Amino acid sequence: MSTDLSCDFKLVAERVGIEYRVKRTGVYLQAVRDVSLQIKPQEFVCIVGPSGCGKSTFLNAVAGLLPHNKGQLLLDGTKIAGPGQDRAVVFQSPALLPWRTVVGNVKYGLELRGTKASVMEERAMSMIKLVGLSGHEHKYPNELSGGMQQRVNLARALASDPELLLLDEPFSALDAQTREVMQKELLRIWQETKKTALFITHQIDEAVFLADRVIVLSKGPGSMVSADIEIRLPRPRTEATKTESEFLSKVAEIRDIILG
Ligand SMILES: Nc1ncnc2c1ncn2[C@@H]1O[C@H](COP(=O)(O)OP(=O)(O)OP(=O)(O)O)[C@@H](O)[C@H]1O
Repeated sequence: MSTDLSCDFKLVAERVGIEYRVKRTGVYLQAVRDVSLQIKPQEFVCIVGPSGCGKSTFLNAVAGLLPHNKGQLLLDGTKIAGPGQDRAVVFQSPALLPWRTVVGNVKYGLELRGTKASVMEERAMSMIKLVGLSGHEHKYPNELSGGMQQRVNLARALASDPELLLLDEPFSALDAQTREVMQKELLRIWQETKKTALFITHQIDEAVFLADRVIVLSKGPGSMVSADIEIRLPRPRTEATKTESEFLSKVAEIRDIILG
C-alpha cells in the first residue's frame, strides 16, 4: 500500500510505538513510545541515546523483525510489515557461516533467492573488492581478523543491493584502532554505493563523525525523539574532521542532551 506521505523520503516513522510482552511476568512494556523521523534517500542517519532507550528495538522494527503496535513505518511509501529484500541489517556480531569461505558467505543470501550462478559470482566478487577484501575470497571466517569479518558482513549485506542499510553497533566489538579504520571504510563504501544508512551507536563521537544527521532518543522505556541534529561537516571526513569546532561542539551538544 502506498501513501503520499513519504514521497521525498526513503524512510518515514510516524509516531511509532513498539512494545514487548515480558515473558516472565506477562506484562507489556512500551519500549519505544512515540518516535517520528524521516530519512532522505542517500542520507546517513545515526541514532544515539541512553542505554535501554530502544535504539535496537527501533532498528529491528524497521528491519521488520519486530512488529510496531502504534504509528506507522514506511519505506519508499510502503508500509513495513515484515522483513524484506529492500533492507539489509549489519549486526555487532558478523555471524558468518564458519564452513563457508568469504565468497561463500557473501553469496549466501543471493543463493537463497535463487540468483543465477554467474550473476551471483560477479556480484559477490565486486562486493568483496568494494569492502577491501580482494585476495581473501577463499579464506574461512576463522582465518580472518574481527575487522575483516565485519567487512564480510558488510559485503554480504550490500550484495543484495538493499534500499536501506541498517547497522546496529557494527563496530562495537572491535578494538579502538580497527573501529576507526572501519568507520572511514564505511563512509567510503557509503559514498561509492549511495545507500541510505541508519546506524545505531552508543558512541556520540562515532555518530557525529559518520552522520548527516544525529537523532537522539530520550531515556527509555517509552522513548521519544529528543533531538534531531544536522551535522554540517564536509565530506570526505578524515582524522582532521575530529579536531574541527563543528565536530567538537556537536559532540558536546549531544552529550548535554543525553546527560540531561
Ligand atoms: N525481548 C525483550 N523483552 C522484553 N523487554 C525487552 C526485550 N528487548 C529489549 N527490551 C527492553 O526494551 C527497552 C529497549 O531495549 P533496546 O535493547 O532496544 O535498547 P538500546 O537503546 O538498544 O540499549 P543499549 O544501548 O543498551 O544496547 C529496554 O527497556 C529493554 O529492557
